[in-house]
Amino acid sequence: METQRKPNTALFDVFLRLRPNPATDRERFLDVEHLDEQHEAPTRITIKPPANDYRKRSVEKFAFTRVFEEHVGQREVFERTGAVGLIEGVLGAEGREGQDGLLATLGVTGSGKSHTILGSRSQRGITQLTLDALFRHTAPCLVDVDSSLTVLQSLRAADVSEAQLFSAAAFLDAIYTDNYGISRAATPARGATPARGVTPSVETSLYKAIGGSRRHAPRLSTLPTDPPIDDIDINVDKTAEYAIVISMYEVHNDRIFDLLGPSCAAKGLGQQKRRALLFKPTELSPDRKVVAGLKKVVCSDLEEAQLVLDVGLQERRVAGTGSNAASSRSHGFFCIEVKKRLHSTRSGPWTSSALTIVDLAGSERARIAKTAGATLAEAGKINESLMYLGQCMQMQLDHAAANPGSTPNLVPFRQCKLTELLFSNIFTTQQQQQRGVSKLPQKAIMIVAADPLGDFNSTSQILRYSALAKEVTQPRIPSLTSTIPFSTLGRSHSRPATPSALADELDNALAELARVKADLEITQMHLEEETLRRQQAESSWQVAESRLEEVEVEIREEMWSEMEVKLQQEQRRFLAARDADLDAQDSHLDRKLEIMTRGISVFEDDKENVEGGETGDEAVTRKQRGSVVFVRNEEEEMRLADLEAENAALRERVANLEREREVQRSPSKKMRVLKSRKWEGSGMGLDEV
Ligand SMILES: Nc1ncnc2c1ncn2[C@@H]1O[C@H](COP(=O)(O)OP(=O)(O)OP(=O)(O)O)[C@@H](O)[C@H]1O
Repeated sequence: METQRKPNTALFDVFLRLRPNPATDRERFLDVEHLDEQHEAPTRITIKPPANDYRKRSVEKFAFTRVFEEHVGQREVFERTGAVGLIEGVLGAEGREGQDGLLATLGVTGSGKSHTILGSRSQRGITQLTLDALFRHTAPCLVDVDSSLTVLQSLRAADVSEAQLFSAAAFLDAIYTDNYGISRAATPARGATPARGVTPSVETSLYKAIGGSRRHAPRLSTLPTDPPIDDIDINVDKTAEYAIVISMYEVHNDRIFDLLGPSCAAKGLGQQKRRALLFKPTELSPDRKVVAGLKKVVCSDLEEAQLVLDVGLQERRVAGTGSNAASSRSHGFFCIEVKKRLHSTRSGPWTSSALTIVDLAGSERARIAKTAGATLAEAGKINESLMYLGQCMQMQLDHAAANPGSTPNLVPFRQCKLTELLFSNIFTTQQQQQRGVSKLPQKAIMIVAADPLGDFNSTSQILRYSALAKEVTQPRIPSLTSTIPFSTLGRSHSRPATPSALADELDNALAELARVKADLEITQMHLEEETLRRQQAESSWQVAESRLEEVEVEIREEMWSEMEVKLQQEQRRFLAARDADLDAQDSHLDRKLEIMTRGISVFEDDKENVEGGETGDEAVTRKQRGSVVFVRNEEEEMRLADLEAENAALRERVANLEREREVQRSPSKKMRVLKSRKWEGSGMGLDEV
């Protein structure tokens, strides 16, 4: 059994609303679990595949914040989903700014989304109930834009979305009186006289000038008032004054179109001529994306707001399909902006927070919806954007389960306009909020609509990605053969081979394929996230490694220079010792030589003098006059020979030492050099003796 619990730290509270279906010929596949008879609010449902399901799919259980069964009415849904809290959050507590809010419906086509959000001819939807609650409780604090142009201008100046702001009186006048002669005063819904004493002609002309007038359909004469909500209390900041501004747009084929702007239909232009708007940061809103260039209408009461809403809804794409006579072909966004400023500082700045109510188009299967041409292409885009929405919701829920309280990095909300509009500001604001730049939006409300007698495949697919928790009683491993229509395998089987049975099989196979594709894309997202983490880890590893190398080089260099210093010191010590040794030897030698030179007188030319005429006696006499008398006898001859030998040995040694100390010259060396020269050629005559 696979169980996946998702905690309540998700961005959404997810409610399931079941629509009543009077059909008696269909099998019910969805049951609500009533665990306890006294338990007022069921939260779990079980879906069982149809009895003829050849794939033998398992029974699945899903948990939601709350399940609203078929009998639950509009008011209970409004109250129990927490819409009241959302409104109070947008209004802001006393002395504080409001917080943005989002309420959206999701489901397959015909499951009751539009009914929940916009109601019917007799029943109001969440949008009308919200407007009622807002105007009912803020009435004493609302600014009067009809009597003061200054207020309207200050609201225009405070708007960051490059919007064109009009008063509702001017807007409605331009819409309904142009060419058709239906005056505001004559409209039963508005009473016999204009609501305000101020003629909005300038503003009306302004709206007409931008091509705003457009309506063929007469304005609503009666508006539903059920269910009443006058007993519901809403906290309002009594110290503030408010302005309520309405804007509407739709996302059609992944492009954004203003629903309160000029109507192409009225001008005889094709829908494709409509100018798409951009979702972007503006000069006054550089940190936040906004739908730029919308027409916005400042409403003074509920009636005006409902008429404006009706104008927008008439412009919204709706088409009859096999599943729904009035099927929404676009995702509708209804924005109720609450502008607030301190009552005492009337010229002070306006703060703004928005409650966005979204009626998503339903996912549909072409065969059931019997769509073709442009409607089929629209369905393709709708299904694609819902698949991306499913991915985002699933990833966000998974992330919230794994990392409570943190912002997911990789929710793929930029894949289409719908998810970008729904998520980009939530995630941007979360990141800005972590930096203290911005305030967090409120927890959003998602109402999943389902028809328990509707299409099992598409409903189960939506439940799978929107539920807060799911439980599968048996793991279901779709086999290849189970996803391929039997007919293509050429098997003989007991199934009737009627075209409708084959088409059913084909549909099932396609639904399974779509599910597997969605699973695959989610896995790819996870893979990308993991790859990114791995790359980050690898790059930090590389940084650490190169730092390590640098440190190693630094340490090596430091040790090397220390070693060099020590080596030089050792060298110097060694050389000094050697010099001292040599000096000692030199001085010993010098002393020896000195003694020897002092003790010996050399007669160099006795023979020559005798031969030159001096007699031997004269020579002896001359030598006797010298300090030393050199008498050559045998003993002396021997001693002289010894000395000569010793002298030769000493000279050789001196020459060796001289060579060794060639580089380092010291006084003693100089002396040795001089001496060796002296010995070799100074005329001391030892060589010749
Ligand atoms: N809770 C309900 N009570 C009574 N009728 C309902 C309820 N929910 C839906 N319906 C009816 O079911 C039909 C289809 O509902 P709706 O148009 O709201 O579906 P949807 O989900 O908006 O479809 P699509 O996505 O095609 O626009 C409508 O006729 C609507 O009045």
